[in-house]
Amino acid sequence: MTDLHPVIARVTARIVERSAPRRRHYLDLIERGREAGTNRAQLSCGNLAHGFAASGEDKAVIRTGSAMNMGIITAYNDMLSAHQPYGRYPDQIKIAAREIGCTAQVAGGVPAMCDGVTQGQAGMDLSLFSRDTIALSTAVSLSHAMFEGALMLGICDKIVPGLLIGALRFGHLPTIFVPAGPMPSGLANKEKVRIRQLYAEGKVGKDELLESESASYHGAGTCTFYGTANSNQMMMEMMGLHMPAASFVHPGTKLRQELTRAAVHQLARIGWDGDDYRPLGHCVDEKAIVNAIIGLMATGGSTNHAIHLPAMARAAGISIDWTDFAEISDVVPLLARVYPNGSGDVNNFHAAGGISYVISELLGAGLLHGDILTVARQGLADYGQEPVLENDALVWKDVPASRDEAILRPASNPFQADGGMKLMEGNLGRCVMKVSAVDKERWTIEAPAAVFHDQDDVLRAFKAGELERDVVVVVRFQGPKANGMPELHKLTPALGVLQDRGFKVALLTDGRMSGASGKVPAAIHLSPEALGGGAIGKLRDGDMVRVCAETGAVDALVDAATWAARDIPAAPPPPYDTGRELFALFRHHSDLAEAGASPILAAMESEL
Ligand SMILES: O=C(O)[C@H](O)[C@@H](O)[C@H](O)[C@H](O)COP(=O)(O)O
Ligand code: SF4
Repeated sequence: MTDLHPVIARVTARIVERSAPRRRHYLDLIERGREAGTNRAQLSCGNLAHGFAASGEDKAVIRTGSAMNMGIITAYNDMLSAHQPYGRYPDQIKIAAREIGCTAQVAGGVPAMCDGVTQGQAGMDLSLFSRDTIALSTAVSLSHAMFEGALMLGICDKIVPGLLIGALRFGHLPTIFVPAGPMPSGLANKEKVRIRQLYAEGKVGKDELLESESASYHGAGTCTFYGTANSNQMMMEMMGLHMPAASFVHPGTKLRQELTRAAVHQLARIGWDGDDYRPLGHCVDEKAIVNAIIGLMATGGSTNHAIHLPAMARAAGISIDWTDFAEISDVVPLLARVYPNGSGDVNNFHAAGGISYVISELLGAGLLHGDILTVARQGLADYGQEPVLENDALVWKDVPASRDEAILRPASNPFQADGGMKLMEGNLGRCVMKVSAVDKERWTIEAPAAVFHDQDDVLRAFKAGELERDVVVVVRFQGPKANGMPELHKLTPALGVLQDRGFKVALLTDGRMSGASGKVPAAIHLSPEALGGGAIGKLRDGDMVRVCAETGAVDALVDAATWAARDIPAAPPPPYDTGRELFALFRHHSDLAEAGASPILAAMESEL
């Protein structure tokens, strides 16, 4: 085993030092939580009776408080394909709990937005803030103090971050995340994108497009591109919060069922009254957070985690920033090419050796903290094994080599020497660009700006032929304070058409893109945002803009006197429909994307 890479060690030490006061404050909270034993012993008879009144065959055990009562937080709904399998989980979990003399109750449900359904729609403006809404819902559920352990049922983009933020505020509880797995592969992603671009050019109709989309998204389970949802799963593995390599086993299989059962049995083993207490807040420490960043870089994960990871870290008293991401990206090689960073999907990735192989390779190369407190093993080394059924029994096996080097490579022969998440800074502010899905000759774009306040206006200009040139498409007033920071992934087909026609094209925005976005260079999460005075607000049509992932520059090439004299136009009116008006509170209190764009954490910290 190689010694830990000095940059990983240095960045980790810097995070520990930066976080020390808040982390101490957080660890004290956990100690108080454990001592106060916010479990049933503290409840009055009335509280307790209300808590088990409807618990049927579990009533007697819950009443005595003699064994762990597990709180299930479920993000089940049957509209979101990734969460549809969760419908049967509470019953499965209760059966598994009874097998070991424990009990389980659904402590609460949380909303789960599908960004694929809301992409390009008004609902997307609620997407980022649904994360904090989920965190609040998780806290409400666990606040009943009926539970000595928690199981989190959630997979998609904002759901895992929201569940973790909420659960960390009850970090004295042992907690395991329980995935449900991806849908089987459908239409290849590249073919899906080809049909989309033909539709954007008016060359195919809606019927053909819908046929293509529904051949891609065709069943129960997570979508098979490597976007934010599947990046969530990777991060849970890197932080040791799943049963090892539980992420990408298909729903409805015997192996999936046994992994869920194993998680329930393991949770009972790590309770506070045993000799192997593993509270969530001790598992999620600075090393685990750094492991999540490393996993993001090694697999080409979603840019959304440049926002969610800072928020998840803050919930555990840990402070990270984009400089930490950039320095880790510079030394962590890209070991996986999964769409949009390659042609294979997450099923191909798992079949090639998946996250187990990535963890083994990173540990072997000294690029991962192996000594973290996981929920299921002694450290992270055993997370390099994959689960299989042998004579119907669940066992874990080593993954000695990649089974497909077109998708998964060893650290000795990576796809790229670095992780491809670039930090960009200049007179326009600070932003990120994921280049693992962008051809190298497109990493530097210098072209006249075309400035928009709405993504639909971009598409109207495209359809009117007004963008047939080298162009930096600027979409502003898309930050958290302006309209909730939506993903602008609907622009990808049109910008892809312009790029395929030979134009130099880049996107520059204070908004977000999807984890499924790729191909077109996009400088995103630009901070400070336009609303409130960010420099992106000063740009005018025709200004030369330079976006360069090689040097990390993001600049308006406008003479200083002209630039200084520029004012920022009035923002569009705040959104007022689709419930967006209810989130004004969140828009008013959100902080920077780099800090996690979290109104609830910003407000919480203002009281410390
Ligand atoms: O960050 C993500 O991974 C996205 O939010 C993803 O969940 C989103 O739903 C995309 O819109 C799906 O991709 P398509 O829109 O290309 O189908
Ligand atoms: S991965 Fe994205 S598109 Fe697919 S179900 Fe989850 S949120 Fe929806």
